[in-house]
Amino acid sequence: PQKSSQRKEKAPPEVPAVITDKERGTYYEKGRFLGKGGFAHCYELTNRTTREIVAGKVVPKSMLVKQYQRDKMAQEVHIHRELCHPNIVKLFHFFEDSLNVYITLELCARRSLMELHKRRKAVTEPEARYFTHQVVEGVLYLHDLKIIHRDMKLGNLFLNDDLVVKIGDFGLATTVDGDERKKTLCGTPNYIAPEVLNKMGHSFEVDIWAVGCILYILLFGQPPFESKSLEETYSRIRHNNYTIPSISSQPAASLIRKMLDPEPTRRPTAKQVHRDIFFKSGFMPTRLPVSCLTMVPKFG
Ligand SMILES: COc1cc(C(=O)NC2CCN(C)CC2)ccc1Nc1cc2c(cn1)c(C)nn2-c1cc(Cl)cc(CCC(N)=O)c1
Repeated sequence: PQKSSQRKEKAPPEVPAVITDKERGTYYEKGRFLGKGGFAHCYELTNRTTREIVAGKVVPKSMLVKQYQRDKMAQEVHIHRELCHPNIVKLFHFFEDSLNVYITLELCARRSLMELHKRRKAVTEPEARYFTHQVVEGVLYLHDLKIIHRDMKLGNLFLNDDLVVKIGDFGLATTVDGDERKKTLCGTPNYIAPEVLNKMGHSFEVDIWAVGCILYILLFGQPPFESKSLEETYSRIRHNNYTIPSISSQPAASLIRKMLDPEPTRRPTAKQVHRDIFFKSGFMPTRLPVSCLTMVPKFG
């Protein structure tokens, strides 16, 4: 028999055609379904007064029965609502009605790097430079605020109409006090670092590891530790068993090796990645045409 949460997850939430944020007296018209993740379903919501369209995450209260589930959601909102940066998805409001909890967020109309990756596989080095540089700017902002994202992955790297990258989904994020090493992580990051697998305590370096995986996928079209099974993947991560294709440029290979160092303290900080020669070793587009979502761009 299915676990109770799985059974409940199947039922889409009851969402009224007009959603009311009572506190602010704001009314949203529910638009098309955008997707789902965890307990949330996401819809386009149109503000009735301003006609602005936002991404609305809807979580049925029936899914937030256990205190730890409410606490996790409160932690996600508490961290995310304070953030303001061009490469971080903006969280606008958090409110509830009798049925659901709602979070309104910056709409990123071109979905995420996951869909671009599925369509293009490996992208050109200038595109990889362009996207990774923006991700690193966002990570630098978070780390300066003592926040670890802990679930950096292509599906959480959203794209707006100008193909600006925006880090979203702070469901696994946490704050660090002083030099503490985090001991627990409730959830399963996609690009999980070895120190998390070995439960050795982890910190900011786990985000650098994930950025290393993201740069690797953008350049070579598949994850560095990809395997048939999760156990095999975890074993390859533990043994740092990956190869960099010979087609790689030297600056790219060198930066990836540093970010995928099995020893967290040897990995570069976000600041050091931001200054790495890889970002100066070739053409860095200031913007990308939306044609990049489907085909190799012709740079002038
Ligand atoms: C117009 O903006 C979007 C469109 C679509 C889209 O076209 N989805 C289609 C809808 C139809 N079905 C059949 C295929 C996917 C998907 C996402 C959009 N934008 C969009 C979606 C957004 C956000 C910003 N902006 C944020 C922030 N959180 N979420 C969010 C939240 C959840 Cl719970 C689930 C998903 C889906 C997974 C994914 N990575 O797309 C996304």
